[in-house]
Amino acid sequence: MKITKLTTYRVPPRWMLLKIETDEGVVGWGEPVIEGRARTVETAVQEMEPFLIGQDPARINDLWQTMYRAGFYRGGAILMSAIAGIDQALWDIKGKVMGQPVYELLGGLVRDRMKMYSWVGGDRPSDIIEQITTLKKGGFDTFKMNGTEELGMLDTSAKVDEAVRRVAEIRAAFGNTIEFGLDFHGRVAAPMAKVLMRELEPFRPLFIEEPVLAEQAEYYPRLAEMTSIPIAAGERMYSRFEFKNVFAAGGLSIVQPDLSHAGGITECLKIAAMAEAYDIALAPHCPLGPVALAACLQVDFVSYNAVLQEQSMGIHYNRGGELLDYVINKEDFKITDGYIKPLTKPGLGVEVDEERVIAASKNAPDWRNPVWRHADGSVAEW
Ligand SMILES: O=C(O)C(=O)C[C@@H](O)[C@H](O)CO
Ligand SMILES: [Mg+2]
Repeated sequence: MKITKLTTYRVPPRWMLLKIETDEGVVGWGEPVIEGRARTVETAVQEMEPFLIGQDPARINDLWQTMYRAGFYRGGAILMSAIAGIDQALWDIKGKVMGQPVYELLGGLVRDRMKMYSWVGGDRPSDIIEQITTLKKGGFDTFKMNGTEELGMLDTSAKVDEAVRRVAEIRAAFGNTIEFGLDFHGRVAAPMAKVLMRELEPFRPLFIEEPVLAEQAEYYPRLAEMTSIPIAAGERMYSRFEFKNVFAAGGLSIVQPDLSHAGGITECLKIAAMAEAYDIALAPHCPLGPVALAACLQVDFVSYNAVLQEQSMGIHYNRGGELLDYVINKEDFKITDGYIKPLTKPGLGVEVDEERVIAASKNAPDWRNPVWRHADGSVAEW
């Protein structure tokens, strides 16, 4: 079998889907994208196409290593996202050729269902109690929200109290009938991370995500020394070569690689296995589309340390497109009592509605995250 064509489709709300065709008619789908840089990743995929055309899609490991190593420069958000989407599509092809879901090709199920969580609250966390109440009726009991709005490197007690009040209200409303992670989203600098984490400790958030920016990962062990709240991170790290230093330094309790940013299934499987060796839980990051989520689930169902899976249904980014808009087998993505069952169809387990994708790609927006500013006019971490 040979790869004959790669086609990228940028689609609302902010995703990009990749179709890889072969000379035997088997087609694989991937989701190579960096939110806000879809066109850049699209170009990176197109630059890899001349190498891939004519290759045997079954040789995923060789294609992965060659895409990673043969260009001399390697790693980073753009190249690893391009490789990620191509890798996902190659595993989709392999599964379809073998007539098996990817998890069967990776040694079979390690669990019968996977725990999911849902975002609440939006960019500027609000209406959280109402949103949790609604989603709780739908069976979710685990949530994630932004921990703060923009925050200065040094900020006021009022800002700290505002963040703590929001969390106190959640616990007052729901007690321990729900769990919630707080995403600091890189908005919090190290000086304020210590203050916030100390004040939030009594409310026992399930985890605090990106307590500081990924480039400040040396703070994870120091923060972990001062708090019992599990520290989670990973969406802005792109290969096992980045994660190895973080794992070895300690402090990380939950690793959150993004299957569409960190090299795809081939790489995230390795990251998951490395994390397990350090007793670190796996909770893949996935605020993206259905192909990315399907790839996450294929890794979750073969990874013992997988504990939680993010999904983007109802997320505040999905304006103009929702998770299942481009999926034919919507019923397979049903979440019951906060859990999802394995995707059992061959390949990634998602049947892409190609007509819908092509139609939607005709007017795909160039999504960009907002640029926030502090009161003094300096740019704020979003
Ligand atoms: O889902 C998360 O954990 C996020 O932090 C969302 C962020 O990754 C946005 O997708 C960036 O555009
Ligand atoms: Mg996050």
